[in-house]
Amino acid sequence: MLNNLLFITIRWLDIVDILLVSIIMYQLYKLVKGTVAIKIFLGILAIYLFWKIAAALKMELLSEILGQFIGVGVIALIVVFQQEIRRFLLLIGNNRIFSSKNGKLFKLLQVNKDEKPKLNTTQLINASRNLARSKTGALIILDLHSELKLYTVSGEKINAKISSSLLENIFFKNSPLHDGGVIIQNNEIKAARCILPVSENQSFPNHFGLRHRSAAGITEVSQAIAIIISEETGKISFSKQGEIKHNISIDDLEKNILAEL
Ligand SMILES: Nc1ncnc2c1ncn2[C@@H]1O[C@H](COP(=O)(O)OP(=O)(O)OP(=O)(O)O)[C@@H](O)[C@H]1O
Repeated sequence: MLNNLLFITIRWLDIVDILLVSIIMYQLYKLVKGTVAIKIFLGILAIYLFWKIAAALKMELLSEILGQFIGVGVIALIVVFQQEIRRFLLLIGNNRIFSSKNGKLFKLLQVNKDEKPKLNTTQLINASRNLARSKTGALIILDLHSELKLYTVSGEKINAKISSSLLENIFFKNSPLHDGGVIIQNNEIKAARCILPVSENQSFPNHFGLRHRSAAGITEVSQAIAIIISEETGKISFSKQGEIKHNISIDDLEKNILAEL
């Protein structure tokens, strides 16, 4: 056995292999960090490493049993990590060369991108300022990559140009549309009262309720960004990639939004 270990030759491709696996593992870890999935992830990782060690040491029976377990485990893995796999694939698809913001690939392939109407940030910022001042709870999702159709249909179709007064009206406490989130796409309020996925991130402070958690939930599973106005405190928060910047100024909100456009 010792002989076997001594005669292992390492090619430069092996080093690239190890490096790539480390990068993928780190990205996966970043995705599941702070969620319940991290415990399952570490458990599976431990079993996998144990299996590989058993196989390298030629412990036939143990590596056979663990191998069977890992084989079935792949299906269980896809089910358990459905959301994380989605986010991981989005992360890859969001690579600079593919991103429509950068547009290199589109130029290379001579694909004509449709000109989308520019987001009217002035109306959006005015609405956020007024909603915060009047402590009107609000959840606004900016679907910058047109990927939230599934969630848009869960609400009431609006299809109207963005305007500060319309947004304020929607979130007005007695309005029948004030519950849930508003989804904005291509400078249009697509729908209101949308039901969004709730984040399971356990690292959020306890005072974050469902409004904040569903903002984080939708930005976890998509490239959308979200604005949250707290009904309780009037504080403004911004969410991107499942993270929440809490209690930011209106100027910071504007900067954060502009950075995404
Ligand atoms: N799954 C969901 N998708 C979209 N909106 C939701 C969802 N669940 C709850 N909400 C919205 O969140 C509101 C409840 O907010 P809650 O008080 O629990 O959150 P919060 O984060 O503490 O916000 P606030 O500071 O405004 O109280 C509901 O009235 C509804 O409008």
